[in-house]
Amino acid sequence: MKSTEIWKRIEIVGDIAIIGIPFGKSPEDLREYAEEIMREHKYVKSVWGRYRNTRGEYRLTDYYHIAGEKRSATIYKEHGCLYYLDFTRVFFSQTLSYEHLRVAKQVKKGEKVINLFAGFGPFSILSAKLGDPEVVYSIDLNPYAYYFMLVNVNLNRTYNVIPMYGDAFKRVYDVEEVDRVISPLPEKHREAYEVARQKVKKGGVIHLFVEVEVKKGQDPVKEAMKEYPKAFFGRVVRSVSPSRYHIVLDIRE
Ligand SMILES: C[S@@+](CC[C@H](N)C(=O)[O-])C[C@H]1O[C@@H](n2cnc3c(N)ncnc32)[C@H](O)[C@@H]1O
Repeated sequence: MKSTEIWKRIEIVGDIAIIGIPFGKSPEDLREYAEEIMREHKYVKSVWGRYRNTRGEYRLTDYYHIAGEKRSATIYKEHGCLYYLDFTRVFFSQTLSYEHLRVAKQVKKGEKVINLFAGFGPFSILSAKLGDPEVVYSIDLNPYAYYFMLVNVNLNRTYNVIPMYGDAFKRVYDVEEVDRVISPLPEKHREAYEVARQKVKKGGVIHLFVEVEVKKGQDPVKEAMKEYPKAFFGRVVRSVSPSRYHIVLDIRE
């Protein structure tokens, strides 16, 4: 494998480098590159290989430690916010960075917001910073996500974000009606939409992440919009396989 192909697969997260493990390679094949990264970039203290999977309810990815300190917790910077996180214990994807900003920019002063699947807090905390909402109820089922969210609320001084631990499909009934619901769990979009529409005020907005299966030649955004006719915007977030996509829809109720 050419070294340029490896360099394209490297992500820097705080002081840690993560290399996407190429298909058919083992993480040990990447050791030479990992050591080269550490030699050339002195601020990189640890190098990990990332498998392509996302598993379980917490949507975790498997990683393999290749070189440097055996540490997977770090401080990650995104759109001017700081996030303490351990990528082996919480869902983490830089692919969502664009969506964090796109959604946060729509949040208005004084709004009430629910984030059903908040993770370590990137949608909620950036929304609180940019939009000055009254409150962002932020739920997650993974105790580590809840823990990192608490830390991140403090790190960013966004005390209008309220971390809530538990199953969003139950905890959502503990909070009031809101102006906006953020629902970033594409695999459960139908169930999530059902609870979101019960909690959003008339005229409010739901940012619904959807998984769609398409046939050759079909437009995944159009297919997703067919199922949710109240959607006024849609875009592809990522392709999961040649026929399966994650789409985000903005829906006005
Ligand atoms: C795709 S991740 C999104 C995380 C975060 N919003 C981000 O942008 O990084 C989905 C999150 O939903 C959480 N989750 C899955 N099922 C849940 C449920 N029933 N109730 C609450 N959280 C849940 C997972 O633990 C995970 O953190």
